[in-house]
Amino acid sequence: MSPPAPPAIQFQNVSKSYRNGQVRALDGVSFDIHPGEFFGLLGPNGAGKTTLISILAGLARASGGSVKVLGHCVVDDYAAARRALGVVPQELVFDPFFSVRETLRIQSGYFGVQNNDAWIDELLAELGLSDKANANMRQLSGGMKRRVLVAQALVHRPPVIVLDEPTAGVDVELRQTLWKFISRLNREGHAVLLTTHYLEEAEALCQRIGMLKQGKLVALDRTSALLSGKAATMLRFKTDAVLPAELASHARVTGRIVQLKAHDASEVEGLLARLRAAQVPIEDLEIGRADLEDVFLEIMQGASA
Ligand SMILES: Nc1ncnc2c1ncn2[C@@H]1O[C@H](COP(=O)(O)OP(=O)(O)OP(=O)(O)O)[C@@H](O)[C@H]1O
Repeated sequence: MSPPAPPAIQFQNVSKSYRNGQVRALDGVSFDIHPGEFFGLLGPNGAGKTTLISILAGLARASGGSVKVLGHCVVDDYAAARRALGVVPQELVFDPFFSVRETLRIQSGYFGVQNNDAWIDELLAELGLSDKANANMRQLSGGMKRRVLVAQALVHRPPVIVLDEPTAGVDVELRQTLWKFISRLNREGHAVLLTTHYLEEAEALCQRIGMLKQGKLVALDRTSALLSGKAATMLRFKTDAVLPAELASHARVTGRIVQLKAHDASEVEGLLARLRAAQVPIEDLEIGRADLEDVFLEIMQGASA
C-alpha cells in the first residue's frame, strides 16, 4: 500500500512574536489543508493571517513550530516548498520596466520552467489580459496589475495556490473572472488557501474554514457545519425605535436594520414577544438562515483568544 499523500499545507504549533515578544502575532496555530481542498482563513484585522502566509511563503521566519508544503519544510527544504506554492500577495509589487509577457517569462525562469508561452497565453486569456500582453506594467490600472500578480503566482502551475485578500478593492468583473479561473484550477486538483474579508465569497467558495483571532485558531470546520451550528436562524427587521438593552446587547444593527439570532422557532417567538412588550415597532420582518457573517461575528464575540 502506498503511504497517504502529505497534506497540501501543514501548520504545526506555529508562533510568531514581534518586538522582542511584545507583539504575539501567532500563538500555537495548528491545522492542515488537504490536497485539492478550497480552504478559507478568516479573521479580523490584525488576527495574524498575513503573518501566517508570510511564514508559509518563506518571507518571514516563525518564532516556533513548523510549516510544510506537500511534506516539504518551508525552512529546511525551502526551494521544494516554494516551488509547490503559488502565492498572490496582498500588496501590488511589480517591476515597472517590463511588459506583462516579459514579467511572466521572467517569473517562469525564476522557477526553472522553460518554453512556457502556451501556458502564459492561457493565463493571459483566462485573466482577461490578452490585449495587455505587450503593455508595460506601469501603464496598467490597479485591477490589471492585480490580474498580473495572479498570473505570476500561477506561472509554474503550483499544486498549492495561496491568495491573500485577492479581491480587496477590485471590481465585480475581475472578482468573477478570478473565481471562475481559481475554481477551475481547484476542480483540477489544486489546493487553495484563501484569506478574505468578503465573507460571502468565503461561504460560496470554501469547503472548510478556519478563523483566527489575536493569533489563535478559534474555529475550524466545514463551511456547512459552521453554518448549521450555533445560531442557525436570524430574525431581520427594520425599526426606528431604540431596542431595549437586553436585546441590543446581542443584536447586529446596521442603520435601521436589526438582526437577532435564534436557535429555533420557539426562540423566534420569544424574541418577537419581547419586542412587542417593549413596544418596538417593526417593519419588513424576515426570518432566514444565518450566513457566514453572522457565524463569524458570533464566534469572534464569543471566542476568548
Ligand atoms: N513587522 C511587524 N512588526 C511588528 N508587528 C507586526 C509586524 N507585522 C505584523 N505585526 C503585528 O502582528 C499582528 C498580526 O498582523 P497581520 O498583518 O498578520 O494580521 P492580518 O490578520 O493579516 O490583518 P489584516 O486583515 O489587517 O490584513 C498585528 O498585531 C500586527 O500589528
